[in-house]
Amino acid sequence: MIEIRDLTKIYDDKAVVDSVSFTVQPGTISCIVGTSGSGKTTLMRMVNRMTEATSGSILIDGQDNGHLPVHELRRKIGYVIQNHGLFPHRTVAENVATVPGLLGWDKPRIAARVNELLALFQLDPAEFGPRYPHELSGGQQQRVGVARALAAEPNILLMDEPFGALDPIIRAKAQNDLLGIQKQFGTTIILVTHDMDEAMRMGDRIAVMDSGKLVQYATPAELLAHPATEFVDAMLGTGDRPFRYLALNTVDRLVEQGMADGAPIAATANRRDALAELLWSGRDVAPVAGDGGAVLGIVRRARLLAEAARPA
Ligand SMILES: Nc1ncnc2c1ncn2[C@@H]1O[C@H](COP(=O)(O)OP(=O)(O)OP(=O)(O)O)[C@@H](O)[C@H]1O
Repeated sequence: MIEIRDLTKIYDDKAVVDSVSFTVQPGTISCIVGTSGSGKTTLMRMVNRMTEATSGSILIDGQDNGHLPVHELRRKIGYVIQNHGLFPHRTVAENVATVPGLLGWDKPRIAARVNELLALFQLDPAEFGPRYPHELSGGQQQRVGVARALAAEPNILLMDEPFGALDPIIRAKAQNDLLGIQKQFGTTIILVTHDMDEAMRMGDRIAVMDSGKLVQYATPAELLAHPATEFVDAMLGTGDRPFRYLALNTVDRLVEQGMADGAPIAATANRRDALAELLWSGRDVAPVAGDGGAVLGIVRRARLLAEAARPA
Protein backbone atom coordinates (compact mmCIF):
# COMPACT_ATOMS: atom_id res chain seq x y z
CA MET A 1 0.00 0.00 0.00
CA ILE A 2 1.17 3.51 -0.81
CA GLU A 3 -0.18 6.34 1.36
CA ILE A 4 0.59 9.81 0.07
CA ARG A 5 -0.09 12.48 2.67
CA ASP A 6 -0.08 16.22 2.13
CA LEU A 7 2.77 15.92 -0.32
CA THR A 8 4.27 19.16 -1.62
CA LYS A 9 7.16 19.95 -3.92
CA ILE A 10 8.26 23.55 -4.34
CA TYR A 11 10.53 24.70 -7.15
CA ASP A 12 11.44 28.39 -7.32
CA ASP A 13 8.72 29.41 -4.83
CA LYS A 14 6.06 27.57 -6.84
CA ALA A 15 4.26 24.46 -5.59
CA VAL A 16 4.41 22.11 -8.59
CA VAL A 17 2.84 19.43 -6.37
CA ASP A 18 0.55 21.06 -3.85
CA SER A 19 -0.66 19.21 -0.71
CA VAL A 20 -1.57 16.02 -2.53
CA SER A 21 -3.03 13.11 -0.54
CA PHE A 22 -4.28 9.75 -1.78
CA THR A 23 -3.85 6.05 -1.08
CA VAL A 24 -3.07 3.27 -3.51
CA GLN A 25 -4.46 -0.01 -2.20
CA PRO A 26 -2.26 -3.12 -2.45
CA GLY A 27 -2.51 -4.99 -5.74
CA THR A 28 -4.28 -2.14 -7.55
CA ILE A 29 -3.35 0.29 -10.31
CA SER A 30 -3.70 4.04 -9.86
CA CYS A 31 -3.23 6.18 -12.95
CA ILE A 32 -2.19 9.81 -12.74
CA VAL A 33 -3.54 12.01 -15.53
CA GLY A 34 -3.47 15.77 -16.11
CA THR A 35 -2.27 18.38 -18.53
CA SER A 36 1.40 18.82 -19.34
CA GLY A 37 3.28 20.40 -16.44
CA SER A 38 0.57 19.59 -13.88
CA GLY A 39 3.07 17.75 -11.66
CA LYS A 40 2.40 14.09 -12.53
CA THR A 41 6.00 13.01 -12.96
CA THR A 42 7.22 15.02 -9.97
CA LEU A 43 4.51 13.42 -7.81
CA MET A 44 5.47 9.91 -8.89
CA ARG A 45 9.21 10.46 -8.54
CA MET A 46 8.77 11.40 -4.90
CA VAL A 47 7.55 7.85 -4.17
CA ASN A 48 11.01 6.36 -4.74
CA ARG A 49 12.74 9.65 -3.85
CA MET A 50 14.19 10.28 -7.28
CA THR A 51 12.84 13.69 -6.30
CA GLU A 52 12.81 14.67 -2.62
CA ALA A 53 9.57 16.11 -1.24
CA THR A 54 9.55 19.63 0.21
CA SER A 55 6.97 18.56 2.80
CA GLY A 56 4.45 15.83 3.50
CA SER A 57 5.07 12.12 3.62
CA ILE A 58 4.72 8.83 1.77
CA LEU A 59 4.16 5.60 3.64
CA ILE A 60 5.02 2.38 1.86
CA ASP A 61 3.38 -0.56 3.59
CA GLY A 62 3.21 1.63 6.67
CA GLN A 63 6.88 2.71 6.56
CA ASP A 64 7.84 6.32 5.91
CA ASN A 65 9.88 6.35 2.69
CA GLY A 66 11.95 9.21 4.11
CA HIS A 67 13.34 6.79 6.70
CA LEU A 68 14.53 4.21 4.18
CA PRO A 69 17.89 4.50 2.44
CA VAL A 70 17.40 5.69 -1.15
CA HIS A 71 19.26 2.73 -2.69
CA GLU A 72 16.99 0.34 -0.83
CA LEU A 73 13.88 2.14 -2.05
CA ARG A 74 15.02 2.02 -5.65
CA ARG A 75 15.62 -1.72 -5.43
CA LYS A 76 12.29 -2.34 -3.75
CA ILE A 77 10.33 -0.29 -6.25
CA GLY A 78 10.39 -1.04 -9.97
CA TYR A 79 10.61 1.99 -12.26
CA VAL A 80 9.73 2.13 -15.95
CA ILE A 81 9.99 5.22 -18.13
CA GLN A 82 9.03 6.04 -21.70
CA ASN A 83 11.75 4.86 -24.09
CA HIS A 84 12.57 2.17 -21.54
CA GLY A 85 15.97 3.58 -20.41
CA LEU A 86 17.78 0.29 -21.10
CA PHE A 87 21.56 0.23 -20.76
CA PRO A 88 22.75 0.27 -24.39
CA HIS A 89 26.02 -1.60 -23.78
CA ARG A 90 24.45 -4.44 -21.84
CA THR A 91 22.63 -7.35 -23.41
CA VAL A 92 18.93 -7.87 -22.85
CA ALA A 93 19.67 -10.60 -20.30
CA GLU A 94 22.19 -8.36 -18.48
CA ASN A 95 19.68 -5.51 -18.44
CA VAL A 96 16.98 -7.68 -16.87
CA ALA A 97 19.53 -9.05 -14.39
CA THR A 98 20.55 -5.60 -13.12
CA VAL A 99 18.67 -5.38 -9.82
CA PRO A 100 18.93 -9.08 -8.88
CA GLY A 101 22.70 -8.67 -9.44
CA LEU A 102 22.80 -5.63 -7.12
CA LEU A 103 20.87 -7.65 -4.55
CA GLY A 104 23.51 -10.38 -4.70
CA TRP A 105 21.32 -13.19 -6.02
CA ASP A 106 23.37 -16.20 -7.10
CA LYS A 107 23.93 -16.79 -10.82
CA PRO A 108 21.53 -19.73 -11.33
CA ARG A 109 18.73 -17.84 -9.59
CA ILE A 110 19.34 -14.75 -11.73
CA ALA A 111 19.46 -16.81 -14.93
CA ALA A 112 16.22 -18.58 -14.03
CA ARG A 113 14.49 -15.27 -13.31
CA VAL A 114 15.72 -13.67 -16.54
CA ASN A 115 14.50 -16.65 -18.57
CA GLU A 116 11.16 -16.68 -16.79
CA LEU A 117 10.55 -12.97 -17.38
CA LEU A 118 11.63 -12.93 -21.01
CA ALA A 119 9.35 -15.91 -21.68
CA LEU A 120 6.53 -14.15 -19.86
CA PHE A 121 6.91 -11.20 -22.22
CA GLN A 122 7.02 -13.53 -25.22
CA LEU A 123 10.69 -12.94 -25.93
CA ASP A 124 12.51 -16.23 -26.49
CA PRO A 125 15.40 -16.10 -23.96
CA ALA A 126 17.81 -17.95 -26.27
CA GLU A 127 17.13 -15.56 -29.13
CA PHE A 128 16.71 -12.24 -27.33
CA GLY A 129 18.81 -12.67 -24.17
CA PRO A 130 22.18 -12.17 -25.93
CA ARG A 131 21.03 -9.26 -28.12
CA TYR A 132 21.72 -5.61 -27.39
CA PRO A 133 18.84 -3.13 -27.03
CA HIS A 134 19.49 -1.53 -30.45
CA GLU A 135 18.88 -4.95 -32.03
CA LEU A 136 15.26 -4.94 -30.80
CA SER A 137 12.14 -3.14 -32.04
CA GLY A 138 10.71 -0.33 -29.92
CA GLY A 139 7.93 -2.57 -28.60
CA GLN A 140 10.40 -5.31 -27.69
CA GLN A 141 12.65 -2.79 -25.93
CA GLN A 142 9.68 -1.57 -23.96
CA ARG A 143 8.83 -5.10 -22.85
CA VAL A 144 12.42 -5.61 -21.73
CA GLY A 145 12.14 -2.35 -19.77
CA VAL A 146 9.09 -3.66 -17.93
CA ALA A 147 10.72 -7.09 -17.43
CA ARG A 148 13.79 -5.39 -15.95
CA ALA A 149 11.63 -3.39 -13.55
CA LEU A 150 9.90 -6.59 -12.40
CA ALA A 151 13.09 -8.65 -12.09
CA ALA A 152 13.53 -8.47 -8.32
CA GLU A 153 9.83 -9.11 -7.74
CA PRO A 154 9.07 -5.62 -6.47
CA ASN A 155 5.62 -5.28 -5.01
CA ILE A 156 5.47 -1.70 -6.26
CA LEU A 157 5.98 -0.50 -9.81
CA LEU A 158 6.16 3.14 -10.92
CA MET A 159 5.52 3.71 -14.62
CA ASP A 160 5.94 7.05 -16.40
CA GLU A 161 4.24 7.02 -19.81
CA PRO A 162 5.49 3.46 -20.29
CA PHE A 163 3.61 2.90 -23.54
CA GLY A 164 3.79 6.45 -24.89
CA ALA A 165 6.09 5.61 -27.78
CA LEU A 166 4.26 2.51 -28.99
CA ASP A 167 1.85 2.26 -31.92
CA PRO A 168 -1.81 1.57 -31.02
CA ILE A 169 -1.73 -2.18 -31.71
CA ILE A 170 1.48 -2.91 -29.80
CA ARG A 171 0.32 -0.52 -27.11
CA ALA A 172 -2.93 -2.42 -26.54
CA LYS A 173 -0.97 -5.64 -26.35
CA ALA A 174 1.55 -4.18 -23.90
CA GLN A 175 -1.33 -2.91 -21.72
CA ASN A 176 -2.94 -6.37 -21.73
CA ASP A 177 0.37 -8.07 -20.91
CA LEU A 178 0.89 -5.71 -18.02
CA LEU A 179 -2.64 -6.26 -16.66
CA GLY A 180 -2.12 -10.04 -16.80
CA ILE A 181 1.25 -9.86 -15.06
CA GLN A 182 -0.03 -7.37 -12.49
CA LYS A 183 -2.86 -9.76 -11.58
CA GLN A 184 -0.50 -12.73 -11.42
CA PHE A 185 2.01 -11.01 -9.10
CA GLY A 186 -0.43 -8.72 -7.25
CA THR A 187 1.85 -5.74 -7.97
CA THR A 188 0.76 -2.28 -6.81
CA ILE A 189 1.24 0.18 -9.68
CA ILE A 190 1.27 3.94 -10.14
CA LEU A 191 1.14 4.82 -13.83
CA VAL A 192 1.46 8.32 -15.29
CA THR A 193 -0.22 8.76 -18.66
CA HIS A 194 -1.48 11.45 -21.04
CA ASP A 195 -3.95 9.03 -22.51
CA MET A 196 -7.35 9.02 -20.83
CA ASP A 197 -8.35 5.78 -22.59
CA GLU A 198 -5.25 4.12 -21.14
CA ALA A 199 -6.08 5.44 -17.66
CA MET A 200 -9.67 4.17 -17.94
CA ARG A 201 -8.52 0.80 -19.16
CA MET A 202 -5.68 0.23 -16.71
CA GLY A 203 -6.68 2.18 -13.61
CA ASP A 204 -8.63 0.86 -10.67
CA ARG A 205 -8.57 4.50 -9.66
CA ILE A 206 -7.55 7.66 -11.49
CA ALA A 207 -5.88 10.71 -9.95
CA VAL A 208 -6.54 13.88 -11.96
CA MET A 209 -3.92 16.60 -11.49
CA ASP A 210 -4.42 20.27 -12.37
CA SER A 211 -1.64 22.82 -11.70
CA GLY A 212 -0.07 20.75 -8.92
CA LYS A 213 -3.35 19.98 -7.18
CA LEU A 214 -5.17 16.68 -7.05
CA VAL A 215 -8.66 17.60 -8.22
CA GLN A 216 -10.25 14.15 -8.09
CA TYR A 217 -9.27 10.61 -7.15
CA ALA A 218 -11.92 8.08 -8.08
CA THR A 219 -12.75 4.94 -10.04
CA PRO A 220 -13.21 5.41 -13.79
CA ALA A 221 -16.98 4.95 -13.45
CA GLU A 222 -17.22 7.53 -10.62
CA LEU A 223 -15.13 9.97 -12.61
CA LEU A 224 -17.44 9.69 -15.62
CA ALA A 225 -20.63 9.85 -13.57
CA HIS A 226 -19.59 12.63 -11.20
CA PRO A 227 -16.64 14.69 -12.44
CA ALA A 228 -15.60 16.95 -9.55
CA THR A 229 -14.77 20.00 -11.65
CA GLU A 230 -15.15 21.34 -15.18
CA PHE A 231 -11.50 20.54 -15.69
CA VAL A 232 -12.12 16.85 -14.99
CA ASP A 233 -15.11 16.95 -17.32
CA ALA A 234 -12.97 18.50 -20.05
CA MET A 235 -10.25 15.87 -19.51
CA LEU A 236 -12.84 13.14 -20.04
CA GLY A 237 -13.97 14.64 -23.35
CA THR A 238 -17.70 15.34 -23.56
CA GLY A 239 -18.27 13.47 -26.82
CA ASP A 240 -16.42 10.40 -25.66
CA ARG A 241 -18.11 9.89 -22.28
CA PRO A 242 -20.81 7.39 -23.30
CA PHE A 243 -18.28 5.30 -25.18
CA ARG A 244 -15.74 5.44 -22.36
CA TYR A 245 -18.43 4.37 -19.95
CA LEU A 246 -19.48 1.47 -22.20
CA ALA A 247 -15.86 0.35 -22.49
CA LEU A 248 -15.59 -0.19 -18.73
CA ASN A 249 -17.74 -3.34 -18.79
CA THR A 250 -18.01 -6.50 -20.82
CA VAL A 251 -20.93 -7.88 -22.80
CA ASP A 252 -21.51 -11.03 -20.72
CA ARG A 253 -24.01 -9.57 -18.25
CA LEU A 254 -26.20 -8.21 -21.08
CA VAL A 255 -26.72 -11.58 -22.75
CA GLU A 256 -30.36 -12.56 -23.36
CA GLN A 257 -31.82 -15.83 -24.56
CA GLY A 258 -32.46 -16.04 -28.27
CA MET A 259 -30.95 -16.64 -31.68
CA ALA A 260 -29.35 -14.25 -34.15
CA ASP A 261 -27.51 -14.43 -37.43
CA GLY A 262 -24.02 -13.29 -38.26
CA ALA A 263 -20.61 -13.44 -36.62
CA PRO A 264 -20.78 -13.84 -32.83
CA ILE A 265 -19.39 -11.28 -30.40
CA ALA A 266 -17.18 -12.62 -27.58
CA ALA A 267 -18.79 -12.48 -24.13
CA THR A 268 -15.51 -10.98 -22.88
CA ALA A 269 -15.63 -8.12 -25.43
CA ASN A 270 -16.17 -4.71 -23.92
CA ARG A 271 -19.52 -3.05 -24.58
CA ARG A 272 -18.08 -0.27 -26.72
CA ASP A 273 -16.47 -2.76 -29.08
CA ALA A 274 -19.70 -4.79 -29.19
CA LEU A 275 -21.75 -1.71 -30.07
CA ALA A 276 -19.23 -0.71 -32.72
CA GLU A 277 -19.49 -4.17 -34.27
CA LEU A 278 -23.31 -4.00 -34.35
CA LEU A 279 -23.31 -0.50 -35.83
CA TRP A 280 -20.72 -1.36 -38.43
CA SER A 281 -22.38 -4.58 -39.52
CA GLY A 282 -25.81 -2.89 -39.52
CA ARG A 283 -27.32 -5.43 -37.11
CA ASP A 284 -29.86 -4.87 -34.33
CA VAL A 285 -28.79 -8.03 -32.57
CA ALA A 286 -25.84 -10.44 -32.57
CA PRO A 287 -25.07 -13.86 -31.11
CA VAL A 288 -22.67 -13.91 -28.15
CA ALA A 289 -20.07 -16.66 -27.81
CA GLY A 290 -18.36 -17.93 -24.67
CA ASP A 291 -14.72 -18.97 -24.24
CA GLY A 292 -15.00 -22.23 -26.13
CA GLY A 293 -16.97 -20.65 -28.97
CA ALA A 294 -20.37 -22.00 -27.85
CA VAL A 295 -23.20 -19.52 -28.38
CA LEU A 296 -24.55 -18.28 -25.02
CA GLY A 297 -27.41 -16.14 -26.35
CA ILE A 298 -27.73 -12.73 -27.96
CA VAL A 299 -26.99 -9.08 -27.28
CA ARG A 300 -29.24 -6.29 -28.57
CA ARG A 301 -28.06 -2.95 -29.92
CA ALA A 302 -30.86 -1.20 -28.01
CA ARG A 303 -29.63 -2.72 -24.75
CA LEU A 304 -26.08 -1.56 -25.41
CA LEU A 305 -27.30 1.95 -26.25
CA ALA A 306 -29.31 2.08 -23.01
CA GLU A 307 -26.17 1.12 -21.07
CA ALA A 308 -24.35 4.17 -22.49
CA ALA A 309 -26.50 6.59 -20.48
CA ARG A 310 -24.91 8.48 -17.60
CA PRO A 311 -25.13 6.34 -14.45
CA ALA A 312 -27.01 7.64 -11.41
N1 LIG B 1 14.06 20.06 -11.44
C1 LIG B 1 13.14 21.04 -11.64
N2 LIG B 1 13.41 22.32 -11.37
C2 LIG B 1 12.46 23.29 -11.56
N3 LIG B 1 11.23 23.06 -12.00
C3 LIG B 1 10.90 21.79 -12.29
C4 LIG B 1 11.83 20.70 -12.13
N4 LIG B 1 11.21 19.55 -12.49
C5 LIG B 1 9.96 19.90 -12.87
N5 LIG B 1 9.77 21.23 -12.77
C6 LIG B 1 8.53 21.96 -13.07
O1 LIG B 1 7.48 21.37 -12.34
C7 LIG B 1 6.28 21.38 -13.09
C8 LIG B 1 5.70 19.97 -13.11
O2 LIG B 1 6.55 19.13 -13.90
P1 LIG B 1 6.22 17.59 -14.13
O3 LIG B 1 7.30 17.02 -15.00
O4 LIG B 1 5.96 16.95 -12.83
O5 LIG B 1 4.86 17.69 -14.94
P2 LIG B 1 4.07 16.59 -15.74
O6 LIG B 1 2.65 16.74 -15.35
O7 LIG B 1 4.69 15.25 -15.54
O8 LIG B 1 4.29 17.09 -17.23
P3 LIG B 1 4.40 16.28 -18.62
O9 LIG B 1 3.07 15.65 -18.83
O10 LIG B 1 4.66 17.40 -19.60
O11 LIG B 1 5.53 15.33 -18.50
C9 LIG B 1 6.61 21.94 -14.45
O12 LIG B 1 6.22 23.30 -14.49
C10 LIG B 1 8.12 21.83 -14.52
O13 LIG B 1 8.66 22.83 -15.32
